[in-house]
Amino acid sequence: MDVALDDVTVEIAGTALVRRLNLTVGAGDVVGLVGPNGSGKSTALRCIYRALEPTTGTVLLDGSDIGGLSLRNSARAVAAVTQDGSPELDFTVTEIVELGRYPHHRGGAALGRRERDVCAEAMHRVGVTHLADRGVLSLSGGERQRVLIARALAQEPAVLVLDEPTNHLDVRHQVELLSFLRTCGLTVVVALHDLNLAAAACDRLAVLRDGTVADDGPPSDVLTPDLIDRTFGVRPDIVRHPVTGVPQLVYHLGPDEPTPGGTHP
Ligand SMILES: Nc1ncnc2c1ncn2[C@@H]1O[C@H](COP(=O)(O)OP(=O)(O)OP(=O)(O)O)[C@@H](O)[C@H]1O
Repeated sequence: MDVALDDVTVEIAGTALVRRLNLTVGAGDVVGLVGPNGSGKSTALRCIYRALEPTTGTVLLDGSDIGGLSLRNSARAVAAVTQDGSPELDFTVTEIVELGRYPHHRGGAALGRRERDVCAEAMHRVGVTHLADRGVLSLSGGERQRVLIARALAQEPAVLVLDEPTNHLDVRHQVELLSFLRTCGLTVVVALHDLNLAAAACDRLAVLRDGTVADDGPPSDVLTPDLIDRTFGVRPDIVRHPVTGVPQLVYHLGPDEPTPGGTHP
């Protein structure tokens, strides 16, 4: 299923949070939103998972206006892992993941065998099976984040929207999550601050500045020292990943930077 934001503007109290934003994500593609704090990444994602309605412009799923779908039907197509999705009640991990089945389920009937299998598979994919009976409030930040990803997968969406999903994850789980996003076959739109992870994981990067897409293309076209400087006000060196060839950024920390031998000058 493909997703498009067509000339989307979101205004709140007379201020445009995103303006005239255009983005297309082909079926099965992984597209990263990158950009400075406050550039509109979360706002754009909220329009896709319908936490916000564009003031003008349209979000399209396979060419149809998402606003024409019932919320239940759009939740069958689009799942989100958000920055503010942490549960406040101490449900068990299994109960939280089973909430992902809600858009597919009528009434309060118990989940059937297939539904429970979908949830078990989702927990397995993000490595939280061993936490199944734990109260979610007792989990670490990274464990909780993986539970929320499992809940999104249990939704069996065609489109997965993730807002900074690597927050709280240790490096192994960051790598596992981004490898999974590359191979899951879903249409993925993901906001990421780590440009090296974004370059490794995404087919394309859309660079947001001041609420609109300023650049859009494959990581090797987009991640240039000039663009990083223009966008973030820092000028890294760009090296190539020795195996994949994707660009990787090396930052300079200034006069106190450690020397190669590991001691400060
Ligand atoms: N409900 C709101 N009311 C007013 N302003 C808002 C609201 N939500 C977001 N903003 C503002 O809109 C701008 C874009 O915010 P948004 O969260 O989309 O940026 P972001 O690129 O995701 O930032 P970050 O990288 O810090 O997560 C920011 O200046 C933010 O302060």
